This record gives sequence, structure tokens and C-alpha cells, in this order.
Amino acid sequence: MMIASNFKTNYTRAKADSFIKSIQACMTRTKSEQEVRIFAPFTALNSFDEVKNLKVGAQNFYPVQNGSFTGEIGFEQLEEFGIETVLIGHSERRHILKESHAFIAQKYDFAKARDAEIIYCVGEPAEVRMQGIDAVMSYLWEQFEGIDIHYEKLIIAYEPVWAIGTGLSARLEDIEEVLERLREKLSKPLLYGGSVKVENIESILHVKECDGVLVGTASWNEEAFCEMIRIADSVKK
Ligand SMILES: O=C[C@H](O)COP(=O)(O)O
Repeated sequence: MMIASNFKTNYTRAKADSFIKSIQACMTRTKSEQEVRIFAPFTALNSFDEVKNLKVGAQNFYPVQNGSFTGEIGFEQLEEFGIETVLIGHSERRHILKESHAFIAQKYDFAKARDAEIIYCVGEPAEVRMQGIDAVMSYLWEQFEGIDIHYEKLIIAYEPVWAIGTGLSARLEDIEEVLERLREKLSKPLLYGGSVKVENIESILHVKECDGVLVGTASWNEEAFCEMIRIADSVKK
């Protein structure tokens, strides 16, 4: 399974470095079999020692190799550190940073052309959820328009917007229903994100069709993130 941490706009370079080393040690100590990803801020990217199944990724990038785009980070700056996994479509970029779907699809195509692993995030806001499952699925499928769902290195993260950073995860039956509906058309790994924590990760990982989690807030504590990896190792699917 995949257990991913998104630092968002948290941690200095020094703190991120110590966090990553601590998770490397945790995975070595526990002989973890999980695929672990850590999405650190740009300023914390570095050439980290290789640890089996642990990759540091980028939360964002501008879809160019390099060029004149003041303040942006292109792929050349990621490749310098061997970064080969990226987040695309996170709801904070869609809703707070106002990324259009056309721009997200452009980023997707760019990362795909660079052969990067893509964690592609989709999720509905509360007002859509209140309209029921069919409205939720129509909203989610729109977020796949122009996205190559057959890309070999695609991983999908279903993150209901209303469950992100609220401490209130979606109900297990709701996660299961959405993942099962996504599975009808998608053959790629399906993650769930939205207030995942030590207390609920085990039950979420047991949800049918759930191949892992993308964790924000609760992963920012290294002991807690290590514990989540350990719990994932104990879940047999
Ligand atoms: O990328 C992670 C998600 O936005 C989930 O964040 P959260 O665990 O703080 O709800």
C-alpha cells in the first residue's frame, strides 16, 4: 500500500531533513513493506539517501523544463534532486490557488511526458456531497476530463474537500462507495485522503478498493507518521 505525507506549507529545510531521516530510520527498523511518499516544500528538497520504497516528492511544479517564469519551479529544478513523484490537482491548488482544470491537465501531460509518478487528487466540496452520490461521481469524473487514466505511473487520491484538515474523515461507507464507483473505470491504485490519523488509518485501509492514504495534518508528527506506516504493515489485504 502507499502511505503518503503532504507537508503542505509546513517545515523548514532543517526540520524536513530531520523528519525524512527519522522516517527512513523507522522504515529500516520496522522493515516496512509500504510504498512511502513524503511531499516536502520546495525549499526542503534535496538528494536524500535511497531507502527502499521511500520517495520524496514535489507538491507542485510549473509545467516547463526551465525558462522565464519568475517565482516558479520547473522540472529541471526537481530533477536536480532526483525528484520523480509529484502531486497534481490537490484541492488547495484547485480552490485556494485557483488552478483551472485546463492548467491541471497541462501539468499532468507535462509530468507524464517526463515519466514522473503522478498522484492525481480529486474530490468534491461539501455542497456537492449534500446532493448525493450521483452528483459526487459526476463532479469527480469531470476532474478526469483530459487526464490519461491509463498512464502507467498514475496513482489517484480521492480527497473530499470537506474532510481535509477538519479532523472529520469521511464515513467508511462513503469512502467505500466512491472508491468502488471509481474502480469501475480506473485500474490504478486508489488512495483516500482527508483527516486520516493514527486512530482511523487501520479501518480506512481495510476499505475495499483502498490502496493507501494521503495524509496531511496527522502526518506532520514523525512518531505518528511512523506509527501509521507500522499499522499499514499490519493490515493484510
Ligand atoms: O494532502 C493531504 C490532504 O489534503 C489531507 O489533509 P489532512 O490529512 O490534513 O486532512
